[in-house]
Amino acid sequence: MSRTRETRGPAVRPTVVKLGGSCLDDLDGTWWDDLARHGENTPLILVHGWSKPLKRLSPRYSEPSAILRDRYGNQSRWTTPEVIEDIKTVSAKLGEEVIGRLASRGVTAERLLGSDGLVEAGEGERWWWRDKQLVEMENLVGPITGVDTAPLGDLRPGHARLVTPLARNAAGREVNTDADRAAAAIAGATGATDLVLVTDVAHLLIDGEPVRRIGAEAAARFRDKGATGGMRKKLRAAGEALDRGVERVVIGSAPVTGLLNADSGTVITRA
Ligand SMILES: Nc1ncnc2c1ncn2[C@@H]1O[C@H](COP(=O)(O)OP(=O)(O)O)[C@@H](O)[C@H]1O
Ligand SMILES: CC(=O)N[C@@H](CCC(=O)OP(=O)(O)O)C(=O)O
Repeated sequence: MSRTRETRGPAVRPTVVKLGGSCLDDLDGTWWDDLARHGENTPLILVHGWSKPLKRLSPRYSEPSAILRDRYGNQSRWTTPEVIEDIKTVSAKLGEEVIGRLASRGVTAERLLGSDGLVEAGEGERWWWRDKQLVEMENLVGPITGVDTAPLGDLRPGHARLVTPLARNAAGREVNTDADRAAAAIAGATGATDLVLVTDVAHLLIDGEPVRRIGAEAAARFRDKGATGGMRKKLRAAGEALDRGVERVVIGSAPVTGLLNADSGTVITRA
């Protein structure tokens, strides 16, 4: 990240939990009970994705053309102003659901758009593969270049923040960004100890085998050789979070305290 306007370490370091769009609908009551218990004692910052809710909104989000690939093989949603509106529509609804689930368990929460001063984006990639050709096109996505923690306010146990990871670029335009990498940037900027990436698989798999623990270097090697799609982004996000001072990144599908205790999931650390 080239620029980070930050950083105010809260008295108690927060846990950042990224709720994957792949699994948000499938997390059951006991999963939310566990998250609320954790949130009673630790400031929680939740960052959500929207891939599955968007597919429910319209079948066009299930078409292969909804996702573009850049020169380096990285995948991104093809994002127009209309897509940003759809993202906001589904995020408002799922935000209400998440806030309701936490409220009924005694944890208050408020929702913020990353584009409301929290997440800053740089110039987006201009060349994308379409119909087996690299073409220049405007895609409203951008890499994260900074996080200003001020809009998060004072972080405290018992009151969570839910971030919709849109961002704003230098020209003032609202852009889409990757949710895992936004969570990593926010974790780094807020001094979080742990970043938990909750998704629809229980572990990172290497050669079909679940990985319980892996160092950042080995994870980066696998990312460049063997990881695809969503997992490739998670491993990139994990490396970025560790580089910014986060101590542990955990990827998995279990309740958050089980992932933090390393009872389940893949724990990624610097060494
Ligand atoms: N090596 C791997 N280990 C585990 N999952 C992988 C791997 N490579 C690719 N994946 C895929 O990554 C997906 C999780 O990423 P993604 O679909 O983006 O989820 P989310 O919406 O939770 O961010 C899994 O469902 C799986 O299909
Ligand atoms: C630029 C880009 O592609 N952004 C992602 C951000 C949401 C996300 O990552 O959601 P999941 O948690 O469901 O994967 C997207 O629009 O799908």
